[in-house]
Amino acid sequence: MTRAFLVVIDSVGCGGAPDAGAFFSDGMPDTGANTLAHIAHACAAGAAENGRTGLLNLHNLDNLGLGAAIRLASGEAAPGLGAAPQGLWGAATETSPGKDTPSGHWELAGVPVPWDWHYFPRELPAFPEALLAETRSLAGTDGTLGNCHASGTEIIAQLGEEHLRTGWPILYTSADSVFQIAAHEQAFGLDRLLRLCEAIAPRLHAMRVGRVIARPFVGSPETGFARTQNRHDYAIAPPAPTLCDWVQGAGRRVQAIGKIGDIFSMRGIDELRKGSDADLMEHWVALMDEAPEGSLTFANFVEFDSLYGHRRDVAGYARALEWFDAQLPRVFDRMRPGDLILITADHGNDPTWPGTDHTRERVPVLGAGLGPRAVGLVAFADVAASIAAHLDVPAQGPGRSFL
Ligand SMILES: O=P(O)(O)O[C@H]1O[C@H](CO)[C@@H](O)[C@H]1O
Ligand SMILES: [Mn+2]
Ligand SMILES: [Mn+2]
Repeated sequence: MTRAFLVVIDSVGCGGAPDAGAFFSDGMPDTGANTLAHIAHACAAGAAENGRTGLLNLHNLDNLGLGAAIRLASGEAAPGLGAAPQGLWGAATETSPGKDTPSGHWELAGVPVPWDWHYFPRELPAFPEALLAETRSLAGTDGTLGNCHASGTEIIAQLGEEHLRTGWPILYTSADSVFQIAAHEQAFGLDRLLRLCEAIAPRLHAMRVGRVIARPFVGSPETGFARTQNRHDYAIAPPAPTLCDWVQGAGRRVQAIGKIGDIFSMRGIDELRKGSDADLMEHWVALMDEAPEGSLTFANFVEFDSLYGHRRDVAGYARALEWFDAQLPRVFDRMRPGDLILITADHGNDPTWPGTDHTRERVPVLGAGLGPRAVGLVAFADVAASIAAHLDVPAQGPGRSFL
């Protein structure tokens, strides 16, 4: 028997998307965006020295083939990376018409998005009056705040005080197909916020808006405001059975770590383990020992994206990558014969790029357990087909195994 571990490091793109020019961040086309290469260049230039220093040190990922994957995807060299690959290595191209988390994950799980998402315009208000009215009615408030495109941390800094004074929820969106509601955990109430998001979600899903995201925060004007771990995404369900369903349908077990439960609306998932990325690493290490034969473990590490990419924090992003890389030996040491680990990403979020949005990019595909193997440029859906082939489970959809 074999086991598979599919690990998405959220937003860790490697440039080179052929359709990058059709996607925009802050009104600028994503052409040339390259999360990994630009972080590596900033590190080499001494421009990412906060809490770390020097060249980007991703020794373990690079030994699998990270530097080679960046060069394959984008033609760019990444300073400090480029060792001779010892693992499975390649890069994947997305076809779904969205550079968001559900699009990326569903396609990695074998199901490209078959529809055009609805995006809210960059005008004020960004949301139609009927949607605002229904939100007011469900929230029991006379108004809503924000109603615009925004960064989630900036908008609570700007409007947190007014939110405490009025009791009105803060609504915002981004270049993604999202409707986000921020509210204070005590003053507004965490349960009330979650119920509001859950109640309004079907209306947004009917409009082909991918997610309603509850964004609870705490704090005061004196101390400042901070978001908590109680974020919850109410996502449209995947349009067809995904890798998780294929594996579960074959009588195997599927363990999810982190946001995977939300992204797949828990479909095809037997067990979910959550927490901060540090917690998620402990779950992954534990599952290297606990995952049964024949099972799939599917993880998402979100903090690269949420704490550093959207915040355009280059040093923070480099620190997070170096932390993740340094943890990998704990995982590798627990591998058994027949195990396959694939590490990939769902989109880019170049912290050197304008704005605060995701960037359209190819993603690295790195594997441990099968020895050196160059798989070249593949499709996102090929990741699902390959995991299915490794587990000897029937696959569906357009993906082709690269194993
Ligand atoms: O700025 P914050 O609130 O982190 O929002 C980001 O998180 C959303 C979901 O990933 C993205 O669409 C982007 O808007
Ligand atoms: Mn993502
Ligand atoms: Mn994001």
